[in-house]
Amino acid sequence: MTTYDSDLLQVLNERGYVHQLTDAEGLDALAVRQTVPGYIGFDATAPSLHVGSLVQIMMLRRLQQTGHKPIVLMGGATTRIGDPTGRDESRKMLSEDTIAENIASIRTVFERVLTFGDGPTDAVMVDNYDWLGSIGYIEMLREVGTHFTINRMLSFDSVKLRLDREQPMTFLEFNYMILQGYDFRHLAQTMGARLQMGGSDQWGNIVNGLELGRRMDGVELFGLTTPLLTTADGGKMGKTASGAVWLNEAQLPSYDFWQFWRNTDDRDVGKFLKLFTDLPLDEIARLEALEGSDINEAKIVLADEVTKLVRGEDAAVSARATAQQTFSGGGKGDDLPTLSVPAEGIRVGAALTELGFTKSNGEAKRKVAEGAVKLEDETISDPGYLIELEEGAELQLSLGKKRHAILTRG
Ligand SMILES: Nc1ncnc2c1ncn2[C@@H]1O[C@H](COP(=O)(O)OP(=O)(O)OP(=O)(O)O)[C@@H](O)[C@H]1O
Ligand SMILES: N[C@@H](Cc1ccc(O)cc1)C(=O)O
Repeated sequence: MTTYDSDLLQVLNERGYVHQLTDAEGLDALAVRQTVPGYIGFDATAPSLHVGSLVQIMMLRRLQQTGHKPIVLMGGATTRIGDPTGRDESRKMLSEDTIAENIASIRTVFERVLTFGDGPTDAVMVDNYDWLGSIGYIEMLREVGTHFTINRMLSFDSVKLRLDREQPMTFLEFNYMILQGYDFRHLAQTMGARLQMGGSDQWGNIVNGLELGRRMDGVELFGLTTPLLTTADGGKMGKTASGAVWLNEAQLPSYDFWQFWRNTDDRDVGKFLKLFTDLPLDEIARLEALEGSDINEAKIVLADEVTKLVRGEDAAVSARATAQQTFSGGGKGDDLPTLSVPAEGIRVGAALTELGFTKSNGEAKRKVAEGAVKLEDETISDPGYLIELEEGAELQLSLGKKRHAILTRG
């Protein structure tokens, strides 16, 4: 494995964050010489980021841990445009209020994972609406438009794939890469940013920014992308059968968050421990070498550590206790998701879908037909089964061995 002089690149490399890097030697030398301000941008398309973007958040943490300065950019302006990267269709327009609410809710996770403040290696958060929101069209075209050729813009995957598939791309979306490019140059000018990072899908957008910085100001900027994480079974990480694994509690209860990590595929345990926990590499090597049922110990450590970091110590302790009670003691834990059942009852399929265990009533029906649905340990075979509860009563509804909820009378 390549070795680096700077702690920054050494750590990022040995923990598995590096997919592409524009100039490894140059960045390595810079990180030895000075504190490197580096940024990652996040659009506020939902009230929470998901496990895929946690790779990026952890990379900002590594930047801080190795003595550099993390800049978190919230895409207050770019969310209004919508990044076409990797998407077949335009995004739906979000209102200004929704974007503001999403930003407020997303920032809570950063506050746990990074230390914010005014010191040289303290993290800062910026919103690109603060500079992009007020720039005039003519000014933008004259200042930046002259540095972009349509020929080159058409060659980026985000545009090319849509055109090749003959799917429409609006002029609005076509502008996205210019805005992200402008951000990098702006942060370089105003905050000394030298590095932009992101998932591998962001490569084109990042390269645009560093080329702009070079053309306009003659500065060398650096770009680094992470592998786009997939789970060992090939799916894009962050999306599971029943939706994204959200980082915020309001979108996913801590018990389900903990369970996601506890259910990690054996082949991913080492990789996830390196990316998502601060455990030293020799401890990770020990955990990852465990075999058979002992690997469960490593998965519990992973679940505890990530939940502690993202949701806090209390959430981790309580999720683990609930899991132990549910699986070992046979009792019902306090942290299971609950659903309140109206007096007239609820069909079992509707209950599964409302809990988010299944995506549709069709999927719920299939799960019932497969014998995967139980009410208080009794298998339910009728997809139209009406669950009714007496006042004050509780029932445990289970899908397979791992998903449980408590139904209460609403
Ligand atoms: N599975 C993943 N692995 C690694 N990085 C990811 C993954 N998913 C998203 N990212 C990265 O996280 C950052 C924020 O991405 P964003 O919040 O836009 O997520 P997204 O899943 O790509 O969004 P959307 O689903 O809305 O297109 C980007 O740098 C993106 O490349
Ligand atoms: N385009 C990035 C978000 C982003 C926005 C503005 C930036 O300057 C950088 C990154 C994404 O979709 O994930």
